[in-house]
Amino acid sequence: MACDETVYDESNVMSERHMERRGIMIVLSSPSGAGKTTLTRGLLADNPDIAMSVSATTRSPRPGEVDGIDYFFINKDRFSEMRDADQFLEHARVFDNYYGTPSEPVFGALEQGRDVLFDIDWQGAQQLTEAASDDLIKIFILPPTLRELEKRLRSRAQDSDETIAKRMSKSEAEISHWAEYDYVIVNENVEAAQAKLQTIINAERLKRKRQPWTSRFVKDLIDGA
Ligand SMILES: Nc1ncnc2c1ncn2[C@@H]1O[C@H](COP(=O)(O)OP(=O)(O)OP(=O)(O)O)[C@@H](O)[C@H]1O
Ligand SMILES: Nc1nc2c(ncn2[C@@H]2O[C@H](COP(=O)(O)O)[C@@H](O)[C@H]2O)c(=O)[nH]1
Repeated sequence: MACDETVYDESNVMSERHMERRGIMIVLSSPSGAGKTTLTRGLLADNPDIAMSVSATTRSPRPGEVDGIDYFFINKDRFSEMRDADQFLEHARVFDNYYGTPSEPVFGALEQGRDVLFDIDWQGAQQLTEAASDDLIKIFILPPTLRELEKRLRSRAQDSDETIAKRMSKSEAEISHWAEYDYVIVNENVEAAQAKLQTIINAERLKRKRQPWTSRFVKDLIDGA
Protein backbone atom coordinates (compact mmCIF):
# COMPACT_ATOMS: atom_id res chain seq x y z
CA MET A 1 0.00 0.00 0.00
CA ALA A 2 1.26 3.45 -0.85
CA CYS A 3 1.10 6.85 0.73
CA ASP A 4 -2.24 8.41 1.70
CA GLU A 5 -4.15 9.71 -1.29
CA THR A 6 -7.62 11.06 -1.72
CA VAL A 7 -9.48 8.27 -3.49
CA TYR A 8 -12.98 7.47 -4.54
CA ASP A 9 -14.59 4.86 -2.29
CA GLU A 10 -17.67 2.67 -2.71
CA SER A 11 -19.97 4.96 -0.76
CA ASN A 12 -19.48 7.61 -3.44
CA VAL A 13 -17.59 10.09 -1.29
CA MET A 14 -14.03 11.31 -1.59
CA SER A 15 -12.13 10.09 1.44
CA GLU A 16 -8.60 9.66 2.69
CA ARG A 17 -7.68 6.10 1.83
CA HIS A 18 -4.65 4.10 0.92
CA MET A 19 -4.46 3.13 -2.70
CA GLU A 20 -2.85 0.14 -4.31
CA ARG A 21 0.11 0.76 -6.55
CA ARG A 22 3.68 -0.33 -6.80
CA GLY A 23 6.25 2.10 -5.49
CA ILE A 24 8.43 4.22 -7.78
CA MET A 25 12.20 3.85 -7.88
CA ILE A 26 13.74 7.33 -7.70
CA VAL A 27 17.41 7.47 -8.68
CA LEU A 28 19.67 10.41 -7.87
CA SER A 29 23.08 10.58 -9.54
CA SER A 30 25.66 13.33 -9.77
CA PRO A 31 29.37 13.93 -9.69
CA SER A 32 30.68 13.37 -6.18
CA GLY A 33 29.95 16.37 -3.96
CA ALA A 34 27.10 17.91 -5.97
CA GLY A 35 24.69 17.35 -3.09
CA LYS A 36 22.84 14.02 -3.42
CA THR A 37 23.19 13.10 0.25
CA THR A 38 22.14 16.58 1.37
CA LEU A 39 19.06 16.59 -0.87
CA THR A 40 18.20 13.03 0.10
CA ARG A 41 18.22 13.85 3.81
CA GLY A 42 15.91 16.81 3.27
CA LEU A 43 13.57 14.79 1.10
CA LEU A 44 13.35 11.92 3.58
CA ALA A 45 12.70 14.33 6.44
CA ASP A 46 9.71 15.77 4.55
CA ASN A 47 8.52 12.39 3.18
CA PRO A 48 8.75 9.70 5.85
CA ASP A 49 6.80 7.40 3.50
CA ILE A 50 9.78 7.24 1.10
CA ALA A 51 12.23 4.39 1.78
CA MET A 52 15.96 4.93 1.29
CA SER A 53 17.92 2.16 -0.36
CA VAL A 54 20.98 1.56 1.81
CA SER A 55 23.87 0.39 -0.35
CA ALA A 56 26.65 -1.98 0.59
CA THR A 57 30.17 -0.70 0.05
CA THR A 58 33.77 -1.77 0.51
CA ARG A 59 34.72 1.88 1.22
CA SER A 60 35.75 2.74 4.79
CA PRO A 61 33.22 4.73 6.82
CA ARG A 62 33.68 8.50 6.95
CA PRO A 63 33.58 10.15 10.37
CA GLY A 64 29.97 10.08 11.57
CA GLU A 65 28.77 7.48 9.09
CA VAL A 66 26.80 4.67 10.71
CA ASP A 67 26.78 1.06 9.52
CA GLY A 68 23.30 0.05 8.35
CA ILE A 69 22.15 3.67 8.03
CA ASP A 70 24.55 5.38 5.64
CA TYR A 71 25.87 2.16 4.13
CA PHE A 72 26.42 -1.47 4.98
CA PHE A 73 30.20 -1.38 5.31
CA ILE A 74 31.50 -4.77 4.20
CA ASN A 75 34.82 -6.20 3.05
CA LYS A 76 35.64 -7.31 -0.50
CA ASP A 77 35.10 -11.01 0.25
CA ARG A 78 31.62 -10.37 1.58
CA PHE A 79 30.88 -8.11 -1.40
CA SER A 80 31.93 -10.86 -3.83
CA GLU A 81 29.84 -13.37 -1.89
CA MET A 82 26.74 -11.18 -2.15
CA ARG A 83 27.37 -10.44 -5.82
CA ASP A 84 27.86 -14.14 -6.63
CA ALA A 85 24.66 -15.00 -4.75
CA ASP A 86 22.78 -12.45 -6.91
CA GLN A 87 21.85 -10.37 -3.90
CA PHE A 88 22.43 -7.03 -5.64
CA LEU A 89 19.91 -5.27 -7.82
CA GLU A 90 22.87 -3.45 -9.36
CA HIS A 91 26.52 -3.02 -8.46
CA ALA A 92 29.54 -1.11 -9.71
CA ARG A 93 33.10 -0.18 -9.01
CA VAL A 94 33.27 3.56 -8.25
CA PHE A 95 36.49 5.42 -7.29
CA ASP A 96 38.37 2.15 -6.51
CA ASN A 97 35.64 0.81 -4.21
CA TYR A 98 32.72 -1.51 -4.80
CA TYR A 99 29.14 -0.44 -4.24
CA GLY A 100 25.92 -2.42 -4.58
CA THR A 101 22.20 -2.16 -3.90
CA PRO A 102 20.87 -5.10 -1.87
CA SER A 103 17.72 -6.27 -3.70
CA GLU A 104 15.59 -7.65 -0.90
CA PRO A 105 14.79 -4.45 1.04
CA VAL A 106 14.03 -2.66 -2.24
CA PHE A 107 11.59 -5.32 -3.45
CA GLY A 108 9.94 -5.41 -0.01
CA ALA A 109 9.38 -1.65 0.03
CA LEU A 110 8.12 -1.52 -3.57
CA GLU A 111 5.65 -4.32 -2.94
CA GLN A 112 4.24 -2.35 -0.02
CA GLY A 113 3.73 0.52 -2.46
CA ARG A 114 6.51 2.62 -0.94
CA ASP A 115 8.64 4.79 -3.21
CA VAL A 116 12.35 4.05 -2.90
CA LEU A 117 15.19 6.55 -3.25
CA PHE A 118 18.61 5.50 -4.60
CA ASP A 119 21.86 7.49 -4.36
CA ILE A 120 23.85 5.62 -7.01
CA ASP A 121 26.16 6.41 -9.91
CA TRP A 122 25.42 6.31 -13.66
CA GLN A 123 26.49 2.66 -13.95
CA GLY A 124 23.90 1.65 -11.38
CA ALA A 125 21.29 3.85 -13.04
CA GLN A 126 21.93 2.10 -16.36
CA GLN A 127 21.55 -1.32 -14.75
CA LEU A 128 18.25 -0.33 -13.11
CA THR A 129 17.01 1.00 -16.45
CA GLU A 130 17.57 -2.41 -17.97
CA ALA A 131 15.87 -4.15 -15.05
CA ALA A 132 12.85 -1.93 -14.38
CA SER A 133 12.47 1.10 -16.63
CA ASP A 134 8.70 1.42 -16.11
CA ASP A 135 8.82 2.09 -12.38
CA LEU A 136 11.98 4.16 -12.54
CA ILE A 137 12.60 7.89 -12.56
CA LYS A 138 16.13 9.15 -12.90
CA ILE A 139 17.26 12.56 -11.74
CA PHE A 140 20.70 14.03 -12.37
CA ILE A 141 22.05 16.65 -9.96
CA LEU A 142 24.53 19.18 -11.34
CA PRO A 143 26.71 21.62 -9.40
CA PRO A 144 26.51 25.27 -10.51
CA THR A 145 30.24 25.18 -11.45
CA LEU A 146 33.14 22.74 -11.16
CA ARG A 147 34.92 25.22 -8.91
CA GLU A 148 31.93 25.12 -6.53
CA LEU A 149 31.95 21.31 -6.74
CA GLU A 150 35.55 21.18 -5.53
CA LYS A 151 34.76 23.74 -2.83
CA ARG A 152 31.94 21.49 -1.59
CA LEU A 153 34.15 18.41 -1.53
CA ARG A 154 36.71 20.37 0.49
CA SER A 155 34.13 21.93 2.80
CA ARG A 156 32.73 18.47 3.57
CA ALA A 157 36.18 17.89 5.11
CA GLN A 158 35.86 14.13 5.08
CA ASP A 159 38.16 13.08 2.27
CA SER A 160 41.91 13.39 1.75
CA ASP A 161 43.34 15.75 -0.88
CA GLU A 162 44.17 12.68 -2.97
CA THR A 163 40.59 11.37 -2.78
CA ILE A 164 39.19 14.80 -3.64
CA ALA A 165 41.55 15.08 -6.62
CA LYS A 166 40.48 11.64 -7.83
CA ARG A 167 36.78 12.50 -7.50
CA MET A 168 37.25 15.83 -9.29
CA SER A 169 39.14 14.09 -12.10
CA LYS A 170 36.15 11.77 -12.61
CA SER A 171 33.52 14.51 -12.36
CA GLU A 172 33.40 15.35 -16.07
CA ALA A 173 33.03 11.67 -16.99
CA GLU A 174 30.12 11.36 -14.54
CA ILE A 175 28.51 14.56 -15.86
CA SER A 176 28.78 13.23 -19.43
CA HIS A 177 25.90 10.86 -18.58
CA TRP A 178 23.45 13.65 -17.73
CA ALA A 179 21.34 13.12 -20.87
CA GLU A 180 20.50 9.54 -19.84
CA TYR A 181 18.32 10.96 -17.04
CA ASP A 182 14.66 12.03 -17.08
CA TYR A 183 15.27 15.21 -15.08
CA VAL A 184 18.19 17.51 -14.36
CA ILE A 185 18.46 19.82 -11.36
CA VAL A 186 21.22 22.38 -10.82
CA ASN A 187 21.85 22.39 -7.08
CA GLU A 188 22.84 25.99 -6.49
CA ASN A 189 20.61 26.54 -3.50
CA VAL A 190 19.65 23.53 -1.38
CA GLU A 191 16.08 24.65 -0.61
CA ALA A 192 15.33 25.48 -4.26
CA ALA A 193 16.82 22.19 -5.48
CA GLN A 194 14.89 20.24 -2.88
CA ALA A 195 11.65 21.96 -3.89
CA LYS A 196 12.28 20.93 -7.51
CA LEU A 197 12.92 17.36 -6.43
CA GLN A 198 9.66 17.34 -4.50
CA THR A 199 7.80 18.76 -7.51
CA ILE A 200 9.13 15.97 -9.73
CA ILE A 201 8.09 13.28 -7.25
CA ASN A 202 4.64 14.80 -6.74
CA ALA A 203 4.04 14.98 -10.49
CA GLU A 204 5.28 11.42 -11.09
CA ARG A 205 2.95 10.15 -8.36
CA LEU A 206 0.04 11.89 -10.10
CA LYS A 207 0.60 10.16 -13.44
CA ARG A 208 -2.52 8.34 -14.54
CA LYS A 209 -0.78 4.96 -14.62
CA ARG A 210 0.16 5.44 -10.97
CA GLN A 211 -3.43 6.14 -9.91
CA PRO A 212 -5.11 2.80 -10.67
CA TRP A 213 -8.28 3.79 -8.85
CA THR A 214 -9.18 6.36 -11.54
CA SER A 215 -10.79 3.81 -13.93
CA ARG A 216 -13.38 2.93 -11.32
CA PHE A 217 -13.84 6.58 -10.41
CA VAL A 218 -14.52 7.59 -14.03
CA LYS A 219 -16.85 4.64 -14.59
CA ASP A 220 -18.91 5.58 -11.52
CA LEU A 221 -18.78 9.25 -12.54
CA ILE A 222 -20.26 8.46 -15.94
CA ASP A 223 -22.80 6.03 -14.48
CA GLY A 224 -23.84 8.74 -12.03
CA ALA A 225 -23.22 6.45 -9.07
N1 LIG B 1 23.44 23.86 -2.59
C1 LIG B 1 24.53 23.73 -1.82
N2 LIG B 1 25.24 24.83 -1.50
C2 LIG B 1 26.35 24.72 -0.74
N3 LIG B 1 26.83 23.58 -0.21
C3 LIG B 1 26.15 22.45 -0.52
C4 LIG B 1 24.97 22.46 -1.33
N4 LIG B 1 24.52 21.20 -1.44
C5 LIG B 1 25.39 20.42 -0.75
N5 LIG B 1 26.35 21.17 -0.18
C6 LIG B 1 27.50 20.71 0.63
O1 LIG B 1 28.41 20.08 -0.27
C7 LIG B 1 29.04 18.96 0.36
C8 LIG B 1 28.82 17.72 -0.49
O2 LIG B 1 27.42 17.40 -0.45
P1 LIG B 1 26.90 15.90 -0.40
O3 LIG B 1 27.72 15.10 0.56
O4 LIG B 1 25.44 15.98 -0.19
O5 LIG B 1 27.25 15.44 -1.89
P2 LIG B 1 27.07 14.02 -2.60
O6 LIG B 1 26.61 14.29 -3.98
O7 LIG B 1 26.23 13.14 -1.77
O8 LIG B 1 28.55 13.47 -2.63
P3 LIG B 1 29.08 11.95 -2.82
O9 LIG B 1 28.70 11.52 -4.19
O10 LIG B 1 30.55 12.08 -2.65
O11 LIG B 1 28.46 11.09 -1.76
C9 LIG B 1 28.46 18.85 1.77
O12 LIG B 1 29.37 19.47 2.68
C10 LIG B 1 27.14 19.65 1.68
O13 LIG B 1 26.79 20.24 2.91
N1 LIG C 1 26.26 1.98 -8.67
C1 LIG C 1 26.23 2.34 -7.38
N2 LIG C 1 26.76 3.50 -6.98
C2 LIG C 1 26.67 3.83 -5.68
C3 LIG C 1 26.04 3.01 -4.75
N3 LIG C 1 26.10 3.60 -3.53
C4 LIG C 1 26.73 4.76 -3.72
N4 LIG C 1 27.07 4.91 -5.01
C5 LIG C 1 27.78 6.04 -5.65
O1 LIG C 1 29.15 5.99 -5.33
C6 LIG C 1 29.69 7.31 -5.39
C7 LIG C 1 30.55 7.56 -4.19
O2 LIG C 1 29.80 7.54 -3.01
P1 LIG C 1 30.48 7.94 -1.61
O3 LIG C 1 29.45 7.71 -0.56
O4 LIG C 1 31.69 7.10 -1.46
O5 LIG C 1 30.83 9.40 -1.73
C8 LIG C 1 28.49 8.26 -5.47
O6 LIG C 1 28.38 8.69 -6.82
C9 LIG C 1 27.32 7.40 -5.12
O7 LIG C 1 26.14 7.82 -5.78
C10 LIG C 1 25.48 1.77 -5.20
O8 LIG C 1 24.90 0.97 -4.46
N5 LIG C 1 25.60 1.49 -6.51
